[in-house]
Amino acid sequence: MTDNVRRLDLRGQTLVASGFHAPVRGTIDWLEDALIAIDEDGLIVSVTRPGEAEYEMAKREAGRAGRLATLPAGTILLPGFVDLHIHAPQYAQLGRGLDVPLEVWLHRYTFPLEARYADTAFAGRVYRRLVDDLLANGTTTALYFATAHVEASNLLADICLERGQRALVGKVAMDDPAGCPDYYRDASPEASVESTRAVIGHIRAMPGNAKGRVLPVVTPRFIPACTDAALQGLGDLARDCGCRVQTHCSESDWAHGHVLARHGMTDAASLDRFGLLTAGGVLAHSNFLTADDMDLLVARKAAVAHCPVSNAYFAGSVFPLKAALEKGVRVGLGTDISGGPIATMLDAMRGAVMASRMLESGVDPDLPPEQRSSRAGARIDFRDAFHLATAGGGDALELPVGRFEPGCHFDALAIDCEAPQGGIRLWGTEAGDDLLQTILYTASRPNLARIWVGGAQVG
Ligand SMILES: O=c1[nH]c(=O)c2nc[nH]c2[nH]1
Repeated sequence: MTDNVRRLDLRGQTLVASGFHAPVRGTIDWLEDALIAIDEDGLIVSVTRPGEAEYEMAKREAGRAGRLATLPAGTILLPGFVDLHIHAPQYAQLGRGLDVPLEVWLHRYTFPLEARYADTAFAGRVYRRLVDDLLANGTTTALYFATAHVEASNLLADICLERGQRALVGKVAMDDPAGCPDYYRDASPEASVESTRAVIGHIRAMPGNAKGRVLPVVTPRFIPACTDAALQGLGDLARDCGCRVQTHCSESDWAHGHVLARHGMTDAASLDRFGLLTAGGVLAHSNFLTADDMDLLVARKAAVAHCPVSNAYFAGSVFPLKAALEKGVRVGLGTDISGGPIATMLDAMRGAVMASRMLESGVDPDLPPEQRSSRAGARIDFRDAFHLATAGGGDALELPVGRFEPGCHFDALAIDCEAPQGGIRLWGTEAGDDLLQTILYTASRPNLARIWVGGAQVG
């Protein structure tokens, strides 16, 4: 089959589809035979349900104009997934080196690997594979850490645009000789700022990127890798360029303790001093946030990328997700490739539910149940996880994605519930939330039949 036959371009079309979205955390909205009108730019114009006055007329008119598309029976539409934390270069070590603490892992495995991206041929090979795999796994919006290299960071942005992924790409800033090896760091605080500025300029000037499908992000790696001068310069740059910021925050006892010892305050408080806590910005992990830190994030409209799978290896704790949500902190989910040895948001969702259940119950079987945990009510369920992986991620980034609503980009997945090689098995009784639950817990890559970003099929 040729690409033209196989691909279903929905720009300028009206789609008849049934599916789920979770615009509000905790509740699932089932769309049955809804008409989703999509404009030539891939934005949703209207969502009309059977029974609404204009439904039949709109369907007839779209049909008459040859602009009506229908998904095959057994197909369920979901919003595309938003992955809020990916280290693109670390795809080349996915599934390895997870048996040592964060500070050892960085120096033994991760910095030597990332240094290899001075070689743009190597970078291109890994990045093409990664972006294609993530799209095939349903990640329509990706927030990437690249490496400290300008050329390879530019290349990652080029590849995202070429492949059609909605992406935010940051050149990693890391200049502190006390925290970074000689062979892999920016030469000075000024070099951190200027190289970041160069990548911002490249991304904003990329031909074909006028509508900002790919966006730049100011990316100080984390406080232990940056001098105060670089942190200040990057905060100023983010303000001057109107860029989002991403970094790591209070991930492990070691990382959290480093900042307490060096700055006499938490990561969140310290990042804020440098102008690095901003609306649309994302702090990865944030396991050790205090109640005051959470209030600060709410005030600054900065979000957390909760990475439950990675946290099991490197954080030594479970992020208090429910407490953060109840305080009003914006939260989305991340795979944290390769701290998390997974490249699918399905596993991030499953991990988020599982981690929250363990936080609630506690884990030490030597303790009686009533003493095993101090976190009653910490659990989330699949409804919350689905929201966080879609609309929650969009809200964190302040991007109109993750929902089937007018004004949102049509970034979506068609789930083929009958794919023989896929994990989903239905028995004819599943409906409503139960059907969604089955999909989220059992879907695998063969079930992801089509992927659209901005109405164009990209996978
Ligand atoms: O999970 C992580 N992955 C990284 O690459 C990293 N760098 C700093 N802190 C980090 N945490």
